[in-house]
Amino acid sequence: MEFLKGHGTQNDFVLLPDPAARLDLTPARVAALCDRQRGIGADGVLRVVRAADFGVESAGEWFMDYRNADGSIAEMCGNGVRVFVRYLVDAGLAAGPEFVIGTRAGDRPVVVREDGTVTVQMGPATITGSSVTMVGEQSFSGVAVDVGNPHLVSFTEDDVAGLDLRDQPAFDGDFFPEGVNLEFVNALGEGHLRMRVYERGVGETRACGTGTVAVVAAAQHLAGLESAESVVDIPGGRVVVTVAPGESTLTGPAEIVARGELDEAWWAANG
Ligand SMILES: N[C@@H](CCC[C@H](N)C(=O)O)C(=O)O
Repeated sequence: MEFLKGHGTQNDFVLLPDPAARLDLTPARVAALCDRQRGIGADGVLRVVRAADFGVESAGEWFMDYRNADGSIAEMCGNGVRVFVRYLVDAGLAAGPEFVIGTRAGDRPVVVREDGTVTVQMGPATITGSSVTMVGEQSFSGVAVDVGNPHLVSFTEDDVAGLDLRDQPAFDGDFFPEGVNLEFVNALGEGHLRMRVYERGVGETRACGTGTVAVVAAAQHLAGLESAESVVDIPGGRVVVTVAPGESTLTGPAEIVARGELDEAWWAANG
């Protein structure tokens, strides 16, 4: 069984090419694959399936079946889409530079750029209210944003590098019954943000693409602007985000770093 390993701004993924959607991808197998000691190690799994064979409607041929490292399913992964696109293009499975990827959050048109970066049309980033989160004893107010998946964006004057994000920050489970991705942000200047994230179903990661869109949408909302463009620095690198009424884009790098064969006995034992 073929696998690949890739990352987008160091948000890393195991890719499983499974065009006919035949794999029995259980939560236990996803968690084992993502485990950094007993598996390959990753923040999530990207199963590459044909939309028609997976039984979903899409204008595109390929559907990204995304799973978090704990085995849970999430609607969307912005960094994952870029890595998914890089795989399809390198494997000759998509004729670039423009095509569409199906996701649980809907179709996502993409453009592969000459410098190797990928731009994803991320759909609407919708402000859904406000809530709070607690990192240890410290409370943060935040703007709730839906980018297909849920986010709470908290701006702070304190350097986010100083936050201890080893444990799950507390959040309002009534407001976010399906859980939430938590972003902590410093405004560095006009159109320049710095972010750390604690991802639902994963923990702290070095980047979250939907999270970067959420923080630019929250900044735009707080500034009372119609649209916004911003560079967002995350521990794993830098992306560029635009947000406008009903639409947003995410541009950043994507890399495939390895490929190999999963051991059949290991796969069977981890079912
Ligand atoms: N890393 C992703 C987001 C993955 C899903 C998220 N953990 C969730 O559960 O919603 C990204 O790059 O957007």
